[in-house]
Amino acid sequence: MKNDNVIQVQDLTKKFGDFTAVNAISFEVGRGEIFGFLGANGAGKTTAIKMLIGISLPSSGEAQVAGYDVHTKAEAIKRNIGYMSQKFALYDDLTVKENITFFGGIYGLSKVRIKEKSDRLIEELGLETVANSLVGSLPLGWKQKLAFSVAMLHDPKIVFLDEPTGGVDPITRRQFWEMIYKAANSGTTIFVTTHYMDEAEYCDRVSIMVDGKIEAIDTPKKLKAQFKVDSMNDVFLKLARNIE
Ligand SMILES: Nc1ncnc2c1ncn2[C@@H]1O[C@H](COP(=O)(O)OP(=O)(O)OP(=O)(O)O)[C@@H](O)[C@H]1O
Repeated sequence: MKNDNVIQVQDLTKKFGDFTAVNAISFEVGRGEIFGFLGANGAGKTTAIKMLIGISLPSSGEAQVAGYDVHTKAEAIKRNIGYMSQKFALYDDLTVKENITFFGGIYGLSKVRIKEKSDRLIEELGLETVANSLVGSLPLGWKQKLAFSVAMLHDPKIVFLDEPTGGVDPITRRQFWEMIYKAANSGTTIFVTTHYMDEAEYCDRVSIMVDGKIEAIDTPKKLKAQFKVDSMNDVFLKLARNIE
């Protein structure tokens, strides 16, 4: 793959019958970049992510993720990425330690490595007192932080976060973003969707999808200048919701 891009997308398209859910999108994401992937409900974000993580084949167009072609190397992509969403994260009926062990196994880590990672992670997240509690009993914010750490267990090149902070308070979201920054600083690429516009401000670059197309893509600062507004919320309203 040329330069330092870990995601390269060219005219990526997904059709369901006559309906085009993702319409010839093109962009690239660099190593260690925090890339915000925004759009109103139904804009096509999840459909695009599914193609990028190798669980849905494009109708046309190209994408390389972590150096692998989505058409032919989906298994290699899955080994090199992490994924977390609001809808799927951890198993509520397993304990904190059991979740870590379970996912570590899925990611192919050795028992020794899982034990090391598990001990370190529990300490870093301050979860010592609840290590043997069921994840379902934890506050949502703790679950999300744990789910993010679990998605990073196998040191993926890229982690895809689909609305990772849904439903939690701003302080907990801010703490979650500190984890994101730390991961990005150590070279992991973060590809994140969110409906919270304060979070869009935290991204290095943001793309905004409208009806299957990417209508804008740039740094938050440049997008605000381009649309002559003071906040990403206003950029989003102007573009994604077409409000003047
Ligand atoms: N398997 C499918 N078959 C037919 N249409 C689909 C399918 N999956 C998604 N769509 C349609 O594609 C469009 C984009 O959906 P998608 O879930 O990608 O949007 P989104 O931007 O992720 O929205 P949200 O923020 O609500 O998750 C929607 O109109 C949806 O109904």
